[in-house]
Amino acid sequence: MNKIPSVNLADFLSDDLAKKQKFINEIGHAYENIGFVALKGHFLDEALVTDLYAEVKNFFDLPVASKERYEIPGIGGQRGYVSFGKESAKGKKEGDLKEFWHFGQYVEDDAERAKEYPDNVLVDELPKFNEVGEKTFKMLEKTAKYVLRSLALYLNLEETYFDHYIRNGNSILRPIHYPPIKTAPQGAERAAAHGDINLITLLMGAQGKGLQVQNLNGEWIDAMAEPDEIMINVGDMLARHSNNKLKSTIHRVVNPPEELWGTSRYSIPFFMHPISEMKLDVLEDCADAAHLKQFEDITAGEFLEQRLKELGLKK
Ligand SMILES: O=C(O)CCC(=O)C(=O)O
Ligand SMILES: [Fe+2]
Repeated sequence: MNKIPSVNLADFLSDDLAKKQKFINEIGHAYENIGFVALKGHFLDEALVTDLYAEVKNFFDLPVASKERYEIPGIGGQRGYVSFGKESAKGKKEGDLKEFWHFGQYVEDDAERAKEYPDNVLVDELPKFNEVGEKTFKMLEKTAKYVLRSLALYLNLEETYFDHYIRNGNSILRPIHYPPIKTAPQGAERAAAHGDINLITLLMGAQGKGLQVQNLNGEWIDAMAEPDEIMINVGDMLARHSNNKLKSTIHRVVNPPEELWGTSRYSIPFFMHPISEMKLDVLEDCADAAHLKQFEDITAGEFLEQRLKELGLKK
């Protein structure tokens, strides 16, 4: 496969069962083959997206000293600001050429769960920043819920199998700024090749060139979305759970050609995580004599801890 398939969530939400099944087949096949789809029919409206980009740009335009006030020690970068060059891909020493922000879960009706997560960080200089972030978080979470329902059906599970695990889950929304490049990077990339940690990722901002995805033949292909599409890919947690039936595809953001070094890239992934107790053990239906169990049993919480250490965000 050398193109990212496009699917429409409206098909899954339709009363027409044939359309619903068509969506399930399309996304399931795409995730077995390339691990990515471009999705239309999500719950983000244009006005919200415009507001979000404006707020995100305003934030990254703040002086470095102001942004650093929002970098909170001891929480592995899980909320607030993470400064330029701090995160590196697993197995790579050079930091990625990016700075980012994390909005985390807005826990409802569960005081114990709320205590488990670090607080969201409020930006004093920008009165709308947090409100717009929260709204976007909720719309992407809702979109992700239906995508996971379609995947549950594809995997022969109850349609609502994931609902309980993602409600108040440890998801994060990460606006990223890749600043203009001033001198030739020595081995560093905007985002070095990596697989995502979580269940699925919903990515806003893949309209410009930059994002590349490695197909099953090991070739890098450009992944570009239409204006009304978001990219959605499988992360390592779902790959483990499905015994690699659904693929967590390696992807990267390449540095632009020198004539475009002066331009920033903004992208906004939403990493859908479950609650920490979810067992990622290989599903019964996904292992048999022809598909031996490829992964050790582990919980989502344990897996996340392990990976944050490998990314240099946690000691
Ligand atoms: O910036 C992008 O387009 C992709 C970012 C990404 O893959 C990530 O943050 O995991
Ligand atoms: Fe990624």
